[in-house]
Amino acid sequence: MKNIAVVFHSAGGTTRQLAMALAAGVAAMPDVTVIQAEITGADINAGRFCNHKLLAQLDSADAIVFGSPTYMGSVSAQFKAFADATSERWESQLWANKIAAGFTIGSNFSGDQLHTLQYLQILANQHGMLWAGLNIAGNHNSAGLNRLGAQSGLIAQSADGVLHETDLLTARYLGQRVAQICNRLIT
Ligand SMILES: Cc1cc2nc3c(=O)[nH]c(=O)nc-3n(C[C@H](O)[C@H](O)[C@H](O)COP(=O)(O)O)c2cc1C
Repeated sequence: MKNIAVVFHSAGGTTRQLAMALAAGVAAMPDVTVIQAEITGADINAGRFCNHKLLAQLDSADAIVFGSPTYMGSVSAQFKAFADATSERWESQLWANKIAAGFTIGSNFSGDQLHTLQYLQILANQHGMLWAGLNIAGNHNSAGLNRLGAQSGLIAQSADGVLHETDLLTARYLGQRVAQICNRLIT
């Protein structure tokens, strides 16, 4: 059984909805379990992420999917505090060879969400993880998945807090894909 973790921050709930859809996609696949690990303000003390239990949960995951809203063209401060706290794992490359993927949402169609995804990918690469993007050509899928066309991961958009159905379906698909890759690559 492979363990897949979805770690995310969400202030307004839209990133959380994506995380839940992604986790449902994982759960629909065989031979995997999924945990959702939400980063909250209570995890941060004097600017430092202190939820060591959450970090320990991620240590035992075969794959970690990172999710953050796009705030001012990058991850939220709360997600960055979490990322900084993973540096203790970086030193020993404790997360090396885990599968990684990422997702983000912004209120604009081109609100620099790609930079957030690229940051998440760099975080994964710093840990020696193996990044899985989307294998759906933007706007060439009959179901309309990957409507915004990013292939580094999932970019979603909502101006009013209501998720676009195809963004939720793409999140679900990304969860399924991570599960498939885990089952194929991890023995
Ligand atoms: C401080 C702040 C900065 C933001 N910066 C961006 C941005 O750079 N690009 C963008 O498209 N949306 C931006 N937004 C909009 C959020 O990304 C959007 O509302 C998102 O759905 C919030 O996710 P959440 O509901 O999980 O908190 C920003 C919102 C806030 C509060």
